[in-house]
Amino acid sequence: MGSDAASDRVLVLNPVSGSGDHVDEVAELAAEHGFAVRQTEEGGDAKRIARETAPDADLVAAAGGDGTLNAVVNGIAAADALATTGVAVVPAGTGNNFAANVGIRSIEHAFTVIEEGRRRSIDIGTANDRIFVNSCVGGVTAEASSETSPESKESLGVLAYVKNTIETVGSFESLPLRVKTAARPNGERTQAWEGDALFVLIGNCRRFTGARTAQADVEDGLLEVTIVEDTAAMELLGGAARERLFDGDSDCIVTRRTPALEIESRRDAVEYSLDGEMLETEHLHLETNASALEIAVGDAYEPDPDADGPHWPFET
Ligand SMILES: Nc1ncnc2c1ncn2[C@@H]1O[C@H](COP(=O)(O)OP(=O)(O)OP(=O)(O)O)[C@@H](O)[C@H]1O
Repeated sequence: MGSDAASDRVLVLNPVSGSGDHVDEVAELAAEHGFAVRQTEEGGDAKRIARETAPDADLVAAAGGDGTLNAVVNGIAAADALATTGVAVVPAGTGNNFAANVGIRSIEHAFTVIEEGRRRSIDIGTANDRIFVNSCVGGVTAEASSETSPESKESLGVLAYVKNTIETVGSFESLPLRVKTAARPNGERTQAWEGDALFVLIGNCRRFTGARTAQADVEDGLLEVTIVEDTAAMELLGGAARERLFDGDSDCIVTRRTPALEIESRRDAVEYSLDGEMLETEHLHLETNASALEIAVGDAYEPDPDADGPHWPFET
């Protein structure tokens, strides 16, 4: 499979994402819609293929989960082609959080969206020298992530990792962090937070608390930051209290909206998950790159998910 000739439309196909039974359907639909299909053979391939093909392609589609999309966007950025190459997402992963957040329901629906859907320019996040599209999560260990069952991942997405970690709280270490959020143009000043965190959750397209929707505003040039303080450990153990926590109705939650932030560990390196791909570092600089990615979106996608109500975070 695959072609070496330059093509306007390229589809990067991860054959092992999700349950791994999507290959034939994706390859068939991709060919029908004029895509040159390039299948990955090992980790790292998706980024490399995107980097090599992006300069000559109008559109690069990522068929896989959030990790595949992350790799494709990082590859296009490495080719310095984000301004000229659009992206499409074909959901064939376990969680498909990003696809759901931009209104794409299924593999077949993704191709309808490619042909007929709106194109939006959305923000991307950068974490040190890497890009994330959906979220950056610290405090959820790689082990917790790999132990999370596909069923749990499907219904809860990233929160499944959080839940899983909470349920194995005995082996869990809190993170002594210093977090500094940047000033905003509207006059909000730089804010600092220092303490022990259970989790630090940064959403670009994804939100974690106080949510009527799991989709964050991804065109506002801001990241949504949620810090779950360690004092929440006891609260997290009770089911009802846990629900309150993720409704944002808890004293142990710090929420901020910011274009940039610094997270510094006061002890060892911290493991962060960028759209499910791991990064270990003591110091993380995060910022948004506003309107940097052109993407095909489904009808259910809301440019401003808070348009009909109060804006996140909802606390006073
Ligand atoms: N051909 C391949 N063989 C083995 N691993 C691969 C291959 N292609 C990609 N990978 C690995 O797959 C991972 C990405 O998987 P991805 O996140 O897209 O799917 P998922 O984990 O099933 O879904 P989700 O992230 O939505 O839960 C990357 O870590 C990458 O290294």
